[in-house]
Formats: sequence, structure tokens, C-alpha cells
Amino acid sequence: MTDAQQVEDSKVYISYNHIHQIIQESAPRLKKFNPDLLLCLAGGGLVPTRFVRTFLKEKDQPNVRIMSVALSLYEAVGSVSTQQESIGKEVVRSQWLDYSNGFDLIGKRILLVDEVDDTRTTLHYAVSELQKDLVKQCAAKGIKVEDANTTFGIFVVHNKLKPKNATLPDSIMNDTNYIAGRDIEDVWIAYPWESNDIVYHTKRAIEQGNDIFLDENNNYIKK
Ligand SMILES: O=P(O)(O)OC[C@H]1O[C@H](OP(=O)(O)OP(=O)(O)O)[C@H](O)[C@@H]1O
Repeated sequence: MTDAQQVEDSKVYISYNHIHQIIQESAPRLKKFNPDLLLCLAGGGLVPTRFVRTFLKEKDQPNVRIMSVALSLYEAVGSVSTQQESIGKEVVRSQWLDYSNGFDLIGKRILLVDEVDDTRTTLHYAVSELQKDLVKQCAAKGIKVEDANTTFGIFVVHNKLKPKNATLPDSIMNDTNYIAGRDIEDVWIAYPWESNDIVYHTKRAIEQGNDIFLDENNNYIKK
């Protein structure tokens, strides 16, 4: 078997339907967190964030707002790493929140959404930067940060079970505020939006049991 074939065989293919259903299954926890803002970590968070909003929708209530920041992991200068590892990678932000129109983080329940918590580098960066912004905003308004009543939470479709390169605050790492649709071994996850052959991708996801899933009675979960 060639190296390329080995890499191909090791990938875990995930279909759009599978992601949709994982998020549907997470709906009770998402509702319990009860965000008033969804903060999409683009690009990987884009599709999941929109699905999350669907499952937070309550009749006769407005949609939960979505805002986006754009973050990318880049190879840090002088480091050596493999495609799957973020060791030696740094986060570069190409877009951040716009506070110029009076919007701030004070008093909000903010759910960060991304597709995967891999080495945790990206989530750590996002939370740290938001916390810095909150501190500045509180100082500007003469409020103590402890009194700001701001809560950060996280939703990821997949959390990889592996040693992480960074930590998140205890205020996030609890059952209510850290929501992972699935814990997964440290495998190469192929997400559908990365595919340039969605028919092949979906076929592989079905073969691997990563398309729609049914319960033990052959029923699917309904809202
Ligand atoms: O837990 P970590 O090791 O930080 O990895 C997770 C991040 O890696 C991916 O971003 P990437 O910048 O590679 O690309 P994308 O968001 O544009 O897909 C993914 O979307 C997460 O944001």
C-alpha cells in the first residue's frame, strides 16, 4: 500500500447530515447554555454555527445573533510539524469583532463555535483575546470584571481526546459551558466542506457509519 493510500484510509469522513444530527443531539445542552450571541470561529466554525442557530430557534423569538471572527493556524517560523499537529503553530487573526458601534461583551452569554478542538490552540487564543477586550471595556465603563456578568462558553462538533497545547479557564471547562458534540480519538477528520468530491466523501462517510444515525429502535431523533 502506498503512503498516500495509507493516509487516505486513516481519514474519518464526516457528512453534512452527520454534523447536522450531532448538533441536533446537542440541542438540550446548547439551550441550557442559552447564548445571546453565537461567535463563529471562521472558517471551520461557519457551517456548524448556522446549524447551531437552527436548534436554538424558539417559536416567535428572534434568531440568536451570529458574529464571526476569522482565525487561522500558521506554521510558526522555525518550527517543524506534521499536517495534523498544531505543535509549533500560531494563530493569526484576519478579522475580529467590531466594537466601534458601541457593541461590547459586557453582560452577555457568548458561545464560541468551531468544528474541532484539536490542540486547543485556537480556542485558547480566542478566549484570551475576548477576555482582554472585556477587561478594557469594563475599565472604560468603570465596572469590575467580576461584576460584568459575561459568560463565555464553547461548542465544538468534535473534541479530540489528546494532550492539549493550551488550557481553557475553569469557568468554561464544565458541563454547562463546554459542549462537545462528540469526543473522538486523535484521528484525521475529513469535514465535508473541505471536499472537492462530495459524492465520494459522502460515500466514505456512509461506509464508516458517519452519515445519519438511528437509535437502537431504528428511529431517528426528532426535535
Ligand atoms: O485546536 P487547534 O489545534 O487550534 O485546531 C483547531 C482549529 O484548526 C482549524 O483551523 P484552521 O486555521 O486550520 O483552518 P479553518 O478554520 O480555516 O478550517 C479549525 O477550524 C480550528 O479552528
